[in-house]
Parts: sequence; structure tokens; C-alpha cells
Amino acid sequence: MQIILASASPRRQQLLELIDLDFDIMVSEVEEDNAKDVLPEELAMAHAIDKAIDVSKRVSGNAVVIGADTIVVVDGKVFGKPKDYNEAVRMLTVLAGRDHIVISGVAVAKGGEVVSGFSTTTVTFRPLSQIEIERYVATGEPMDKAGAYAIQGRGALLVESITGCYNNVVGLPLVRLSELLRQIGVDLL
Ligand SMILES: Cc1cn([C@H]2C[C@H](O)[C@@H](COP(=O)(O)OP(=O)(O)OP(=O)(O)O)O2)c(=O)[nH]c1=O
Repeated sequence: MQIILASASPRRQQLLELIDLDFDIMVSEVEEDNAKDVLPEELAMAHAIDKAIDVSKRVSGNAVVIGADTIVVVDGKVFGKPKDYNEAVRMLTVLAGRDHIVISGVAVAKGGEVVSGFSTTTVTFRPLSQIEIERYVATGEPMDKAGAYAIQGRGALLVESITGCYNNVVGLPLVRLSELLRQIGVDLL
């Protein structure tokens, strides 16, 4: 059975390689709107569903398409990918010295059928000085990451602790994905 990852994210590709999955990549054209007035979990799942369906429409009905979306939530506000240097600095200034939540929505589409779920991880940042934040943003690493950091990169230097799934923070909750794949008849183990 052909499995397609509907994502341009190299992190998601690496996570699927980690579990030895044989898959192709097709990038979805979906625009994300983080300003929608719905629960953050619903938002992440809706984006994941949109990405999976968008690609599913372009492939054979037998192909299994995986879509995902990762957001950071703090004080009820959703942080997606920062638009520029200043927004990245602003996001990290809010996240410094406290807890936030990372939610990844994940969806699996096959033919007309779609199943979806999400995973939630609490991440605690250590306190950060303004100069540390500015130096980190200047590395460029935050620019294509939700919440303006990468736990799998230099951003590891910001993270005091996490509660929940690590891979969820990197962009794809593998356990949740395996449950969804099982629902549509694909067993990873
Ligand atoms: C919090 C966090 C996010 N991220 C990344 C995962 C996602 O790639 C990105 C959030 O953006 P997304 O919109 O979820 O994904 P994307 O635009 O990179 O890829 P696509 O829509 O094509 O699937 O943030 C990390 O790599 N590390 C982290 O610690």
C-alpha cells in the first residue's frame, strides 16, 4: 500500500524514516489560518485534515495520506511559525521562564475516508535573557518552527523539561499516528 506524507517539513520526514516507514512525499497547498475561533486542538486537527485531503484528492484512492499540523498555545493564544525576526523574538519573550502547550493534529486520509487525532505536550522553558533570545533568533532556526523554536536543535538549550510525547513537539506524534493508521487497516507493528 502506498503511503504519502503530505508535508514539506523535514522533521516529519525524519520521524517517519525513524520507524522505517516506506513513504512518498507530496506537499499540500493548504494555507493555515491560526486566527480561527475554535479550540486549539480542533484547529490543529482541522489543518491536518485539510492537508491530508488536499493531497488525497490528487492520488489514487488506495493511497494512504498523512497530514499534520503543529501549534504552540500559551494563555489561550496560538503561535504558529513566526513571520519575521521581531515576531520570533516576541514569541520567545512570552514563552521564557514558564510552561506552554504544543499540540500536533494528525490526520490519515484514504479515498473518501479521513480519521484524525491530536497529541498534547507541556513544555517548560527556563528563564531567558533578551540577549539569549536575540542570539537564538539570529541563528535562523526559529523561522520555520511553531512557537519560534526547535526542541530538536539549538532550541534544546531553552527547554527545562517536557511532559508528554517528545515527537509531538518535533511535529508528528508517532503513537497517535500509528493508532490512526491501524483504524484504516495499516499496522506498523
Ligand atoms: C515546537 C516545534 C515545532 N517544530 C516544527 C514542526 C513543524 O514543521 C513546524 C510547524 O509548522 P506546520 O505548519 O505544522 O508544518 P510545516 O509548515 O513545517 O510543514 P507542512 O505544513 O508542509 O506539513 O514547526 C519543530 O521542528 N520543533 C519544535 O520544537
